[in-house]
Amino acid sequence: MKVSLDFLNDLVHGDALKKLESLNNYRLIEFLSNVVKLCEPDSVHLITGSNGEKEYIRKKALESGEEIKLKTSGHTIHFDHPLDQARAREDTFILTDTKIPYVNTKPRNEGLNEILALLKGSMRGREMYVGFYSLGPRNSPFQILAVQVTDSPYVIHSENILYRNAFEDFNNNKQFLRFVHSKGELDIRKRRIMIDLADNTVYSVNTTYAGNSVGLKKLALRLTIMKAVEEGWLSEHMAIVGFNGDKGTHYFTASFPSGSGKTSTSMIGSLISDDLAFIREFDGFPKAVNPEIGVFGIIQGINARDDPIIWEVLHKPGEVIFSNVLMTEDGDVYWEGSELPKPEKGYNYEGRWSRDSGKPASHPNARFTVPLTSFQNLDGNWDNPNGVVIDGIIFGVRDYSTLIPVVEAFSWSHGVVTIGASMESARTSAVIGKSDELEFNPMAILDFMPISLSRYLRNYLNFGKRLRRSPKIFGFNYFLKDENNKFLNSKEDKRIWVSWAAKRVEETTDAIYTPIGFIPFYEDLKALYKRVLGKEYSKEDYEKQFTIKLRRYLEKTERIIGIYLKFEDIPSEVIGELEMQRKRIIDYISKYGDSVSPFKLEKA
Ligand SMILES: Nc1nc2c(ncn2[C@@H]2O[C@H](COP(=O)(O)OP(=O)(O)OP(=O)(O)O)[C@@H](O)[C@H]2O)c(=O)[nH]1
Ligand SMILES: O=C([O-])CC(=O)C(=O)O
Ligand SMILES: [Mn+2]
Repeated sequence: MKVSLDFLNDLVHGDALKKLESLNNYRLIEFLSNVVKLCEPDSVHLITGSNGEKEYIRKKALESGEEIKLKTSGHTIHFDHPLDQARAREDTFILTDTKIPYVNTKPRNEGLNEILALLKGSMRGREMYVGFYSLGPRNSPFQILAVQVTDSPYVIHSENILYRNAFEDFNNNKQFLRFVHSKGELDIRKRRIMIDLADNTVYSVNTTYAGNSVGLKKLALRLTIMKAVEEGWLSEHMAIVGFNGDKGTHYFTASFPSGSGKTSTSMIGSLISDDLAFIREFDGFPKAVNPEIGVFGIIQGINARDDPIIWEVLHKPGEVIFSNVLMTEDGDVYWEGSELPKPEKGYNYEGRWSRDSGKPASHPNARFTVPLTSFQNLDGNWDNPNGVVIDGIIFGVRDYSTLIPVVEAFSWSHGVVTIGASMESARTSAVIGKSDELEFNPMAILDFMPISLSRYLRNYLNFGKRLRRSPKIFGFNYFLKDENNKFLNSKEDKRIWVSWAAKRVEETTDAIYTPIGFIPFYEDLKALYKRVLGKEYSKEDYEKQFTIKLRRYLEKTERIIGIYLKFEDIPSEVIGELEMQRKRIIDYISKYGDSVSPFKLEKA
């Protein structure tokens, strides 16, 4: 089919139009034609991949005021609306005519009508930017193509940092995911994010916060989860990191809910991804790639001592977009938890700020956007089109009261069900609303779930069955507190848990059997503390951290059983694994009481 490009004649400048034509992708032209008709931009800027085009976007971001230049070369700052500082769960809808438990849905026609009306004419007087990207490495079986349309130079600038440009790959009618974003009037009451699964398209309007506007990040995740379930692979909210054991580097994926440990965990090993992973099976091996090539990371609490790698990236010249931190008069930035002296005054997302106001200088979900290549711990395989073999999977939560710092599952299905699918975690500032409430968040992915958890979990369980040797599954919790509300671990302790997990993967250490999985021996952790951190590790600390609160674990298991029993067609393995876990815990309660010290179990 031949589709005319005439509608772009007066809108596009330079030779971009010719390039577009030479792709021979009528799907693409049809899509662009529809968006142009809908949004009515004054001009269209195509990003076909040249450095000049990227420079043009950086310039536009400054000219439009969406970014402000800072004093360090390559650094800019962006502010989102005060009511648009995080992902807007309540304004985000999966368009489907069937209700899905735990998923915010809207009937498709109703949702489409609503969003198309909001987008109608939204780009009048504005330029429309079009980016052509690859999720995952190019020339790779993992690759998924995606087009972003937006009237925000900040959004397309972010995307140029976070995703691989792949204009040429769109040749010959290749399929692609579609993202249509407009700042609209920036009227937060009219903020809407609509995910149209049937058409692989996501629309987003009246928002600029990247989690709501940068299509290829969390909006694409909804589409790729569905694609993965249909095709039998995994699209996950996970970091990908290499950790050293005694025999070499082992790659892990690590799933933690937003604001609870992915980026921080990816900084203590060899970095491939800090937020997302595509995992596919090849010849019986699970292999993973990063859909992204950049980091959109939380900045609060980043300081030189705990986070030396990120600190360096944020202080050297190079491309950095800061968002929602404090800008000082001399063009510098400041954020809470940096452990630097607080400036007297400055400018933040709410306007002028002064120390006397007593208000925080930066938002708790303030972030930085940077390319992966800025990180000194970047792994050699970060762009490997074949991915890396995954030996372990970590599911971590922010749980202040119950879960022990590290546990290893008995098997793939035990781990998938009783650790991954049973995640409950305290909510953080990455989502608009009240923080710190414990919420059900299986695989740290509930916010992005476009289909029933039954289907999603069935795919997970089946995926493991196709593997020659499934990765070991670990449950982590960095956030356990004592009765005085004090954290029982320091941030660097995560290095111990990952070192132990790496040793378990290579089978160079034993573990203690418990009703919830295998846990470390005191002597092993003591040796690791000495070797990895040069620190002593006391029996008292170990006992506090690894005492298993059986009664609370039982309550948790029963809560989760209650949730999954409500689902129709839940795989029988899900209830089966949970019931077995419940029986094991009850059995241990009758032997040991409501909680049990690891020293007792060691001897059992
Ligand atoms: N107490 C404690 N806090 C930690 C630890 N590790 C990380 N944090 C804090 O957890 C918060 C978020 O961590 P990140 O690793 O950036 O979270 P993330 O999972 O990448 O979050 P998203 O980018 O929203 O998906 C930061 O405020 C850190 O300071 C730890 O070991 N202990
Ligand atoms: O999507 C965002 O806004 C940032 C992020 O990584 C998350 O919240 O998980
Ligand atoms: Mn995330």
